Amino acid sequence: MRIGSVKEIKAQEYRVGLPPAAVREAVAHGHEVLIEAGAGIGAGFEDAEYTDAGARLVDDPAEVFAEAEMVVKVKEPQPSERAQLREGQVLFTYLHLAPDRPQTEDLIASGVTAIAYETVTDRAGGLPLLAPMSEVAGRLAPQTGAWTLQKANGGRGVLMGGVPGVRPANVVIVGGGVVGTAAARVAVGMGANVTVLDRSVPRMSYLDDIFQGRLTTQFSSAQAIDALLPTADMVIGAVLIPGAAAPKLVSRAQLGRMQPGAVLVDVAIDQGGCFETSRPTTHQDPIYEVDGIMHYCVANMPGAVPRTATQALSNATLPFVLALANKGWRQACEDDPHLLAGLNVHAGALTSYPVGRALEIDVVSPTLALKR
Ligand SMILES: NC(=O)C1=CN([C@@H]2O[C@H](COP(=O)(O)OP(=O)(O)OC[C@H]3O[C@@H](n4cnc5c(N)ncnc54)[C@H](O)[C@@H]3O)[C@@H](O)[C@H]2O)C=CC1
Ligand SMILES: CC(=O)C(=O)O
Ligand SMILES: [Mg+2]
Repeated sequence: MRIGSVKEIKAQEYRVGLPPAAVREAVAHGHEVLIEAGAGIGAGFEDAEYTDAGARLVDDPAEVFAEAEMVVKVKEPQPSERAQLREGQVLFTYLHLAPDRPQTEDLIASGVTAIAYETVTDRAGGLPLLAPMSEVAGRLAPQTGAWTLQKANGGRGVLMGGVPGVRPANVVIVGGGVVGTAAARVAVGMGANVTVLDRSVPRMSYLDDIFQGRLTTQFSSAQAIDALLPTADMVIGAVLIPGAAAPKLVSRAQLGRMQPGAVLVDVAIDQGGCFETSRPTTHQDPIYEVDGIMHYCVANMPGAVPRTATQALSNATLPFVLALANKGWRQACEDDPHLLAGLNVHAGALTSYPVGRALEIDVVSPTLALKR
């Protein structure tokens, strides 16, 4: 198969879909790989490393979109990229369609076969292609939140770990999955007083077990969140209902119950955000204030550490890239229901029920789509 990857054009996104190590493996499996020149520079991968790995470099991304049978990216295709997708082509990347009607409509209109990293599943009920970036974003969340808490950035001037005689920051993490656990690990390490809320009792048992009393778990109800807001210095939004728009767990009115300069870090912003006042921001301009509360809502947080993040992402995607290339998307999805769970759009139809519900668009079942 002819596989292609381009330089990401989303603001301040320096990750790349295929690092040289992945190119080498694809080439070893007999595939041809086209890479836009400079695609890996932001993550520290030189063009020469790509040619050494067997890639053909092209200057114009349009050549990649025109020639590749499968395009492997990181971020959802931007409007100019969507215009170049076509029927019979596979797009393998993060999509986050539920909060994004324009992208969903463009992908359907293009006829492309779009497989979303974030809805591919595994046998344990996890999301193996979201998890590596959730590990990264989760670890970043307390770090960027701590920076936002600094007075000069609009925060209330509280140090995460406090100092002897002065209490540490109160950090509330809503959602104790991969992001929430990674965020808890760093926030606990920084010395903060951490509470994690989840609706899954087994998940809270797991957290209770691994953190050995260094954090508090609490069942996530509207009442529990409301009670924690007045003393929270930082609230990290880390909930997920796979494929669906994030539930709104803190309303604008509730900001009035918080301390001025407290910080909301909405990691779930890529699924629409779990705070009513969240809107996507960029690494260039990451924070804003609403009613005295600072918001950090960068939708591609791992883009801040592209070298680590590219390698972590590719470690997880490579087996699927190879399966798709070796067998073709249809056979690969027929053989692996977990990969089929990633199919969001095919041949002019939406194939994801959570996205269909969020956007009120008719859905063709993924199993039926395999036959189209
Ligand atoms: N902004 C960014 O750059 C990035 C964002 N993300 C996003 O972070 C979010 C979380 O991802 P993961 O941790 O991998 O998901 P996950 O599935 O591992 O964890 C989500 C957790 O939320 C819990 N949950 C669901 N509803 C809840 C509620 N009402 N209250 C409390 N907990 C609730 C679930 O029980 C689960 O434990 C997703 O939206 C994901 O797309 C992930 C990586 C990067
Ligand atoms: C998960 C995701 O959207 C990201 O890593 O940017
Ligand atoms: Mg994202």
